[in-house]
Amino acid sequence: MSTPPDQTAPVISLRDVTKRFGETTALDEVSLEVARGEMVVLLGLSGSGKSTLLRHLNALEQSTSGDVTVLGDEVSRLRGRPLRRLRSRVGFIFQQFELVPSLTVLENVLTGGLASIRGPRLGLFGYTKANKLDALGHLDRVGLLDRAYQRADTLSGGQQQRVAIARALMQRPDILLADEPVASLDPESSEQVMRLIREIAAADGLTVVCSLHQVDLAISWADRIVGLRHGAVVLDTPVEGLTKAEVMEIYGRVATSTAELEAVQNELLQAEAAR
Ligand SMILES: Nc1ncnc2c1ncn2[C@@H]1O[C@H](COP(=O)(O)OP(=O)(O)OP(=O)(O)O)[C@@H](O)[C@H]1O
Repeated sequence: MSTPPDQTAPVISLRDVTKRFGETTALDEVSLEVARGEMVVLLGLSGSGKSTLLRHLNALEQSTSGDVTVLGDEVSRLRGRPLRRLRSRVGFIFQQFELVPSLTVLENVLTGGLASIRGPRLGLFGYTKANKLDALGHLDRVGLLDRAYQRADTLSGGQQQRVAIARALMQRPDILLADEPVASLDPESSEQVMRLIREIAAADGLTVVCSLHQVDLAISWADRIVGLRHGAVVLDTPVEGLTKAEVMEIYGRVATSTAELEAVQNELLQAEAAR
């Protein structure tokens, strides 16, 4: 009889992970554990290593040294079917949505379940009724059921990202990775997308790791913030109860210059004055 998985074990665990690309150290001795159902935001400026870290979690990158364990498997050892099985349990959404623009919204969502479908597909005809009902159900969850038969490229950026979330849900993932999911969106759509990720994660018990560069969004939606700077973890803190001074301290750690920190501080003051 196989042993049941330990529900209290971390879903994601990195131990002393370093990743080098030639002379560049993209990740520098990163150690991190993420618990089941937790929503962790990786915060850092461009080039701080956020994407590289996320890409290690579904084996799109292999570490130079250190171990990455996801859902009980050491990722670097996986090949073939076990690797595909891990990837099917890890949904990924991207800054640029990565939809097929000329396909309908429904077809885009259906492609999220391709790993579990056999045989050739020809447009909508290759999918079963059950697949289509499943996809329509996910579209309903993200509030886009009425757009199912529209071409994906006729939707706004925020709507396209919601389609990408529905597509990821087709995999019935345990983990959702989101790489700067709102970087191309206006503030209102950004809030909507972050709220949706948060609500779906809570309802489905998903573990989420999401990279962002905006501290305010991280504080609004994360359970925990992990700050990266030059590939190293410079901060790892729960969000609940953070004070304004602590928020500024977070900015201080992820910012790379005093000028940048001052610009952020001015923005905060202006936002407060406008309230
Ligand atoms: N395939 C690669 N080859 C060479 N260098 C890379 C590669 N991928 C990332 N890097 C470098 O590693 C560092 C971390 O990059 P990464 O994309 O992880 O940062 P990031 O925080 O996600 O930035 P951004 O928000 O701009 O995507 C950068 O210096 C980047 O140039």
